[in-house]
Amino acid sequence: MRLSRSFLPTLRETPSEAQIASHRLMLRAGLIRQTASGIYAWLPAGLRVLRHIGQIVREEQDAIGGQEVLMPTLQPAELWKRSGRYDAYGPEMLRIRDRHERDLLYGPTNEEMITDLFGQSIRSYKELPQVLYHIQWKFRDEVRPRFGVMRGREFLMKDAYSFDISYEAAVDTYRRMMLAYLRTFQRLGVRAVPMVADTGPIGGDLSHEFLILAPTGESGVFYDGELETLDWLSDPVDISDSASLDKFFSNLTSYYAATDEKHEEGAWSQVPESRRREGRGIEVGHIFYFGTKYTRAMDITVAGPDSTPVCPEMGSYGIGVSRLVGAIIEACHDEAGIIWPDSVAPFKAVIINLKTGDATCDAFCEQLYAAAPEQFLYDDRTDRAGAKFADADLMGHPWQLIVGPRGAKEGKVELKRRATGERFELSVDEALAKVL
Ligand SMILES: Nc1ncnc2c1ncn2[C@@H]1O[C@H](COS(=O)(=O)NC(=O)[C@@H](N)CS)[C@@H](O)[C@H]1O
Repeated sequence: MRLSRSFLPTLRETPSEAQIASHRLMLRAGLIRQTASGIYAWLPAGLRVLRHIGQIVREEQDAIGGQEVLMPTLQPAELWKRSGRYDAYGPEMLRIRDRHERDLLYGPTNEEMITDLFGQSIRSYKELPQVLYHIQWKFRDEVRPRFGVMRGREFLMKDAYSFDISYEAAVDTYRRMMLAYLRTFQRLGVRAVPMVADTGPIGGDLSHEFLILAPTGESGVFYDGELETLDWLSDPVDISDSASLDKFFSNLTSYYAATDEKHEEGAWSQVPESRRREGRGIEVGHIFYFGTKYTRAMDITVAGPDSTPVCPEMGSYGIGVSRLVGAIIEACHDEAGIIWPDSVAPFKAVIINLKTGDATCDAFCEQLYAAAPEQFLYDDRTDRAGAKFADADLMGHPWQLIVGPRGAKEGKVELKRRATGERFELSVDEALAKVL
């Protein structure tokens, strides 16, 4: 994308309404704009990040047998009346009446809808397990939206729902999802630590939440630092084998990790001093096992092995896709701006032309840009160098390809790594090999 013709409105000054770094930087780097309290428009660069996160989430859901669907944002109230949550859910639910006076709602979550869709079609235990997920906008009328997309009212969530024939099978599914989450967050370039959690309005008695360490996190966290060193992408778990899943889960839960609500000083004292981590965490994912809470309430059964009707065992598994954009920035920024992990950055590199209008510089930059125009942001503006450098550091692309008149004459480009500040003098081919 050419910056001179893009809709990427960076701001010099810090917007007064933003209280935390990620909110400030998302506004200043031109990623979002607020349209109403807790509701945001995603501008081109911000939407690219959202899509990159969504793609990684999809791949890891598919890797454990998830099937992607897309359910509507608007739901009929009677679904929630069948489960008994219509009144219980409270003022967070946005209730809507259509022209025919029918009661609808803007879905805050989709347990009822997916259970109803499942029940219409799946008849036998032989068709289980089913893991169905979508990435869809949710609405929760938060009484105090704040911190930008971190606590919005309309937000993007991946929510998955599982159906199994037995408790044991449902526990295996829960553990597969645990592994998928650990791999997802690792690929996103952050470390989200799983901690035993409360189940709240979703229900059930087995739940973990995933927290990214950040000073602005809403939860107090205590955990064994060893958890941040484990490489889940190379962990040789056989997800089709219960014993292998059990070994993975036992190993994971052998490390101490608890939010302040669940913290136990006794167990904490067993963690070697050097490995104790304390701080604040941002919840970016939350998974639940809640058995037959919804299938029983909505009378959804399948024919069991002996043909008698059985209520499938369920779980639901959420990831805050839009919240993650803010959470990643909270974990990855410095005083100059955002430092995007390579996997989610809007663009792989920004090409900085230090002398727009100079024929040699322009030609050299066009040659670089032509290599991957969809992966590069080309700063072809006539602004002075200092302003371009400041914007490049603010927007946070992993690489900066800096082209000046001298280098262009010698066929050399200066490559800067945003995260470390490291600089390299390279030929076009060497630079492209490093960046793409
Ligand atoms: N107001 C909000 N703004 C942004 N993200 C949110 C908000 N509320 C929840 N989330 C994100 O959505 C994730 C899942 O939300 S949840 O309530 O914990 N779980 C569910 O709704 C279950 N139905 C999971 S399928 C949370 O971990 C959080 O990352």
